[in-house]
Amino acid sequence: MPTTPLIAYARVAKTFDDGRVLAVDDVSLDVAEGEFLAIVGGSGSGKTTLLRLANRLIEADTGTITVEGEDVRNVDPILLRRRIGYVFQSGGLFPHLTVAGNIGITPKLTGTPPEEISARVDELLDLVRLDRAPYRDRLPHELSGGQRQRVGVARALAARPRIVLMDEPFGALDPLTRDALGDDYRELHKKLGLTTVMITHDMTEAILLADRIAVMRGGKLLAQGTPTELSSSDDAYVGELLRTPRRQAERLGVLLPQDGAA
Ligand SMILES: Nc1ncnc2c1ncn2[C@@H]1O[C@H](COP(=O)(O)OP(=O)(O)OP(=O)(O)O)[C@@H](O)[C@H]1O
Repeated sequence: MPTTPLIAYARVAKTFDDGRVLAVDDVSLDVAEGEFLAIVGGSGSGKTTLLRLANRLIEADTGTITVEGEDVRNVDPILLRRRIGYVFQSGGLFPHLTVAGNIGITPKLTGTPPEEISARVDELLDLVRLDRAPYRDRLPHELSGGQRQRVGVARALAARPRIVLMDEPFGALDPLTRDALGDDYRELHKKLGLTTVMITHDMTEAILLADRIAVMRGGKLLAQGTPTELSSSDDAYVGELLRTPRRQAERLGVLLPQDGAA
């Protein structure tokens, strides 16, 4: 028996500027429980708008969005956002709060006792692989970009959400850090049984991390499927997006022999 999707968009549209900008255009998309979905597309294609419609940071004009089976219009937006972890592009940390203060903000808002918050912060620091002692009391500007993103992930997980939304979380990092964080997050996704929707510009990252990929262009959902399914799409833009990772893989296969010492 098919299970109910954890997030379901049904014919959703959103315009800005009195209807002049059609940011999301008649999108229907299901995200299954436990799935890791990447949303890929160029700048301005509607990715962030689509993501933020799910936790009502943006309200849809038409169509229906359900989260855990409930129409989001019937759920208090604040409570909805506490149920859904959100990771911002550049960490989105509160600059005046320490690492512990940032990670513990949601438990604090929900009235969790301080000693429980403290234990949860330690647990989350372990989970995102940041050493407790040196980092707990630092301010965000005293961290590297990668460390800030680890804190951002820990904060998103603090209220034990089943769903995590990530807006280009690793985009601003150097390739090694990006790779390590991506792999670590993928592990967390699996270990915690999360359902993740992640925006990325980078088709290679999407192929490596996600179970399924949704391709956006001009507000429309052009294609969706596993990397294998996408590779048989006859859409020219999807083909163009897949060409770069394909070409890179071929060239790397030639330029980087497998049996090197490095
Ligand atoms: N608050 C807003 N007011 C007016 N227009 C908006 C607003 N938010 C988004 N838009 C417009 O909606 C369209 C989709 O924007 P969106 O941010 O969803 O794209 P995106 O794919 O996430 O882009 P990027 O990859 O650059 O972040 C763009 O044309 C953008 O200018």
